Amino acid sequence: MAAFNLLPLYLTVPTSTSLSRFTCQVTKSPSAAVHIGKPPEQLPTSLHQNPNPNSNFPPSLTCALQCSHFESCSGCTHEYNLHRPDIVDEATDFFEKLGVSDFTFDSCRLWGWRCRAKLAVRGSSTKPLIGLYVEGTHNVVDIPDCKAHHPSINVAVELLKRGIIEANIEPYDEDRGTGELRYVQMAVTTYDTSLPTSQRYKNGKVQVSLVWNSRNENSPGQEKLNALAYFLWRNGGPKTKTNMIHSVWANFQTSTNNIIFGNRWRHLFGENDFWEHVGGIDVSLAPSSFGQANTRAFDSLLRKLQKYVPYGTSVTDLYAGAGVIGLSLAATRKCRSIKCVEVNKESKLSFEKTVERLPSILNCNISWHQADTSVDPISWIVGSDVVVVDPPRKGLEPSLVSALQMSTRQLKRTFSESPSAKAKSEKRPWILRAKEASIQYKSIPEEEERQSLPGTLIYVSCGWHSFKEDCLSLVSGKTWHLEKAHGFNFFPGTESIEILAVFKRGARATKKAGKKKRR
Ligand SMILES: C[S@@+](CC[C@H](N)C(=O)[O-])C[C@H]1O[C@@H](n2cnc3c(N)ncnc32)[C@H](O)[C@@H]1O
Repeated sequence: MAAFNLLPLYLTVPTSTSLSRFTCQVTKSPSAAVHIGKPPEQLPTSLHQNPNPNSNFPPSLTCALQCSHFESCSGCTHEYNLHRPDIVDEATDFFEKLGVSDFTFDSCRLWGWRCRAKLAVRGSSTKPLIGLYVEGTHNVVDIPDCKAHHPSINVAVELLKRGIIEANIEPYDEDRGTGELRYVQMAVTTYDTSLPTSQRYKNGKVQVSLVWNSRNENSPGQEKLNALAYFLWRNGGPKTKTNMIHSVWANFQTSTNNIIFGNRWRHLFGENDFWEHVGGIDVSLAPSSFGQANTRAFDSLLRKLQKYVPYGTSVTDLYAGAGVIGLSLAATRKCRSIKCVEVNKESKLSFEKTVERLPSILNCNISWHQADTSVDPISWIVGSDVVVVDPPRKGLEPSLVSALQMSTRQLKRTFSESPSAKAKSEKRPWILRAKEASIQYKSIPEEEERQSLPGTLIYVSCGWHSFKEDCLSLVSGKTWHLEKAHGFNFFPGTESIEILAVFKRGARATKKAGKKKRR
C-alpha cells in the first residue's frame, strides 16, 4: 500500500493525447528529492497550475496529487506540480532582492508525507465522517483516501470508523454541543528499530488520541470511550496482523470554542512514550506537545540548519516546543549551552525524556523554560551566540523583533544594573514563574553571564507572509543582513512552504575587488 513512498513511481500520460511521456521518480535519498523526466519550466504553460479545461492538452500527471477528495476537502489547494509550488518563484525573487541569489528548494516527499493529522469527527454513529472542514464551513468531508496522509493514518481512520459503528459512539454535534467523539489526532512514528531502516517509514505506527466530549475520565459514558479504545487496540494493536496502532490516548474537552484539545489527557493502551528520530537524535513527543507534521522534510531542514551553527556555541531556541531543534544542536554541534523557551507547559515532559536519551558525554548546559517569548524577550537572547526562532504561522511578536534589533550600546543602557545584582533583586513575576517551571542540566561550570548579543539569527518559518514582514523589519534596521535562505516542501498540495533563513549581525561584507595579478 505504501510502496509508492519508496519505490520509483512512473506516471505515464496516455499516448492518445500525443503528449510525450513524463516520468516522476521519488527516490530513496534522505530528502526524497524528486527527479522529473522533463523540467517543469519546459512544459507548456497550460500544464501548470489551473490548467485550461478547453486546452487540447490535459494537465500533466507529473507530480500530480491525483486525490479523489481534491476540491471537496480544504486540505490541499493545488493539484499539479506538487514538487514546486508557485510560491517558490516569489520566494526566489524576494531573496534575490535581499542579496541572496542561491535560494534552494528541497522538494521532499510528495505523497504520504503527513505523519500528524487532527481530524474532526461528525455525522452519525452509523455513518461517521472523519476528515476536514469544507472551506469556509464547519461541514466535515470524509477523506478516507487522502493522498497527503501517511498510509497508516488512512488505515487507522478506517478502523476508527468501524469502532464508532460497533461501539455505537455518537459523533459530536457542534450546534447542540452533544455527542461523544469530537476530534481525533493521529500521529505516526516511523522509528521502529526492530525493522530494517528501509522498511521503517512505510510501517509507521499510529498514536491515536480521541478527543472526548466530557470533563474527565469519571464523567458518565466512559464505558463507551473504553470500549472504543479497546476496539482499536484489539483490532490494530501488536497482536493483529496489521499491527499499526502504537497507542491510544483520551483527551477531555467540553468547551464550545474551536480549541481542539482540553487540558486533561489519559493514556489508555499501548506504549506510553512515542519516539521519533530526527536531526540525529531520538525525540520523545507526547500527544499534547507540538510535533511537525512532515517528519522527513523536518529531518532535512534540521540537517541543513545544523551546518549554520558553529561548534561550541551557546544557543537560544525560542518557540522551542519539546526542544527538538535545540537538542539536536546540542548533540550534533557540541554546543556549550542550549536554552529552550516555550509557552506550552505540556512540552516539558517530552523535553526531559529526549534529554535522557542524549549521549551522556555532551559538555553542554541544557535548559527548558516555560515562558512567553514576547515578554521581556531580551532576557532570553542576551549572552547567546546563536538565536533560533520557529514561531507559529503568525510570525514573531513585535516585542521580539525590537529586542532582536537592539544594538550593543542599547543593551548596555538596558543592562546598566549588573546581572548578578539583577538576579538577586529579580521581582518580575513572569521571570520568576519561568524560573520555577524550568529544567536545568548542567554538565560544565556555568560561565559568568555575558552581556553580548547573538551574531547569528536562524529563522524557521511556516508562514511565508509573516516571514516576509519580519525579514524586512529585521534587515531594515541594519542590525542584520540576510546571509542564506532555503525552502522545504513541508506541505505538498498547498501553497505553503517552510523557510530556513540565516541572518548575520551587521552589514553584509562587500566583496573586495580582486587584486590585479602582477605581470
Ligand atoms: C511552529 S511550533 C515550533 C516548535 C518546535 N520548534 C518544533 O519544531 O518542534 C511553534 C511553537 O511555539 C510555541 N509558542 C507560540 N507562541 C509562543 C510564545 N509567545 N512564546 C513561546 N512559545 C510560543 C507553540 O506552543 C509551539 O510549540
